[in-house]
Amino acid sequence: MTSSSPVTAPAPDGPLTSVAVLGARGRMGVEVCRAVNEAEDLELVAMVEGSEWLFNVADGGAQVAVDFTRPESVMENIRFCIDQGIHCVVGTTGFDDEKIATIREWLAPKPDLGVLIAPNFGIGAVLLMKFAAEAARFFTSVEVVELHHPNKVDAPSGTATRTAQLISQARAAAGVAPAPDATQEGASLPGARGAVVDGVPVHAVRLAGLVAHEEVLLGTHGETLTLRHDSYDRSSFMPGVLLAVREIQRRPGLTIGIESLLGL
Ligand SMILES: NC(=O)c1ccc[n+]([C@@H]2O[C@H](COP(=O)([O-])OP(=O)(O)OC[C@H]3O[C@@H](n4cnc5c(N)ncnc54)[C@H](O)[C@@H]3O)[C@@H](O)[C@H]2O)c1
Ligand SMILES: O=C(O)C1=N[C@H](C(=O)O)CCC1
Repeated sequence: MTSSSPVTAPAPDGPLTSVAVLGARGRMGVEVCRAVNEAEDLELVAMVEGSEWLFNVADGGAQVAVDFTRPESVMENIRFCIDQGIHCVVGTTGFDDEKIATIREWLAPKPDLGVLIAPNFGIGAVLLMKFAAEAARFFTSVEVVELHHPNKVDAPSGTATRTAQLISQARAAAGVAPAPDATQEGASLPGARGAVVDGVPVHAVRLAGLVAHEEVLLGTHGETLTLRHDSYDRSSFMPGVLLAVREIQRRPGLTIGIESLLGL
């Protein structure tokens, strides 16, 4: 008998879940369509590439929409799905507190509906964020370096932003002062010391040959700790995406990240 993890749970018996993919011809969308097609408990009912086809998502009877589009498109897509009573699993990045608050407002009159927004569906990346937050209070300095393919539209990455936020929250909760290095002091050129997210310096590398990678560097007296995660292939995000698609109908309201789905 083989053991199963929450990520690779076998498809439950029961009716198929109908899924729409928004951004279906993008780098992630193609991979999501493939993964949904291969899953025995899921049915791909709409592939949307451009907002003019959005009505297909409702006409096709989608129960769950998966969005990997663009930061400038995603809010309109979420609004549409909420209005239509369609659960949303969102991998698109670029959310700030204001956008999150707006989604909560949209969801308020729909108590049975779920929206899950995750900056990273890679299990290793989720663990990296957790380990970084856990380690942060033991170190004086902390910096985040994210490294991605050159066609990535946003910088810093959603994952790096979330990592910095979690580090900052963990330090504050432990009564540890923000890292002292989040300063532009000594920078003879703008950007030389990176950007600062919630008191944590974040550096973005764009390089041919890369997919999605992140390092968290932590330092204190005489020692450093380096945490690193590498997604070499977009298939690495699919177990997390499928887990979210399967779970979202049981999780009304707004969920950020897949940590709670993994029992973390
Ligand atoms: N959460 C994660 O694990 C994860 C992983 C990889 C990428 N991402 C994020 O997902 C997003 C997409 O990344 P990508 O590399 O696939 O980008 P991409 O540019 O390859 O794909 C985006 C696709 O969406 C389409 N699109 C734009 N607006 C649309 C709309 N309104 N309706 C339907 N389609 C629309 C574009 O034409 C394009 O084909 C980015 O924000 C990226 O940061 C998240
Ligand atoms: O390829 C991308 O674009 C990715 N975006 C996410 C981010 O911004 O964190 C996750 C990793 C891949």
